[in-house]
Amino acid sequence: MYTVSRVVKNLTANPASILTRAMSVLPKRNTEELKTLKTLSVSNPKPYVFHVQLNRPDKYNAFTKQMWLEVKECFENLHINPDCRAIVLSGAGKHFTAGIDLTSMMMLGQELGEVEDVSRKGYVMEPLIKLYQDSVSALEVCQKPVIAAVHSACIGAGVDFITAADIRYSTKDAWFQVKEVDIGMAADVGSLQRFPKVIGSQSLARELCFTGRKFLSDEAVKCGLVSRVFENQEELLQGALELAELIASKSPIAVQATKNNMVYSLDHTNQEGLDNIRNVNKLYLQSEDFLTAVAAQLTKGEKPNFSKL
Ligand SMILES: CC/C=C\C=C\CC(=O)SCCNC(=O)CCNC(=O)[C@H](O)C(C)(C)COP(=O)(O)OP(=O)(O)OC[C@H]1O[C@@H](n2cnc3c(N)ncnc32)[C@H](O)[C@@H]1OP(=O)(O)O
Repeated sequence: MYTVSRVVKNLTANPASILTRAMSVLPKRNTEELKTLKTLSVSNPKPYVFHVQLNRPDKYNAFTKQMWLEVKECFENLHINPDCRAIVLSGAGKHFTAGIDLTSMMMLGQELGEVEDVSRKGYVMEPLIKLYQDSVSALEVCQKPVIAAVHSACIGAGVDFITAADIRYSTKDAWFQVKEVDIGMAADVGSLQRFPKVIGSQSLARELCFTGRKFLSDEAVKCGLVSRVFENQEELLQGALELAELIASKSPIAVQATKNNMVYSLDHTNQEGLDNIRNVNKLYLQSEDFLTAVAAQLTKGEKPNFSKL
């Protein structure tokens, strides 16, 4: 029979098994699982740095249902993967992405055509759009900073996707298009929400969303969509990986709390943001990372190593 004193005695007598049991209820954090993804290629090129590459180069990395599902799965995994502290996101082949897969969209249209009642068609569409939204949002929900490395075309869903990333770098030849209006739809997986906040101009954001005008890397830098431009794809990837490596060398507690609070502060008042970080830091300022990092700064000693989360 469980009594309070017995439970307390057990807890204090065997802390390791308590931890093991507590950890066993957490979801899986398995890097191997990421290798089975079909539309993404995931690697771990430097300690604590992951490289996620959209990998349908023959289809210009156009987003199919499988890709939306796998993006979600991948970022949910990296969110809780202790071996990951920063992520680079790029596209394989000629373009970063041609947006949603138009062939799949046509097929979906045909399937919907078989359903007569309009509300039943809506019943099919709603969870699908939600899945696609959650897939893009997985980049933002993921606690680890995501650096999008964009080359050549980044169209439609691609813009939704990169505006959910934390940092955007591109090549000189990169170009962008909020193209949804051209296929007769309002963007519905994040561009209308995140893009104006990222570039900080409602006027320009609305112009680009209403017209679907293609814009190049120089304009993308000027408006703040992209923070750094590289000569070519090789230099882009090197620059993005170096940035990821630098971020990954910092305290994961500090970096992840910073991301959480910056995302939270996007749509909360300054006071709510301050309340949030105060509540977080009353715990995190007691972390070993804080002591280690402060000591390293004071002694100007070796770069500190932070233990896994
Ligand atoms: C719930 C909804 C959620 C999200 C919705 C998002 C909406 C969007 O993403 S809107 C944007 C949709 N995308 C497009 O309109 C892009 C269309 N493609 C192009 O503009 C061009 O192909 C290009 C990417 C600029 C590349 O041009 P180019 O290098 O000249 O190649 P092409 O000869 O045009 O294309 C080669 C080959 O690829 C096929 N393809 C290109 N884009 C797509 C796509 N998005 N989906 C499916 N297939 C695509 C193109 O048809 C060609 O196929 P072939 O079989 O070789 O003819």
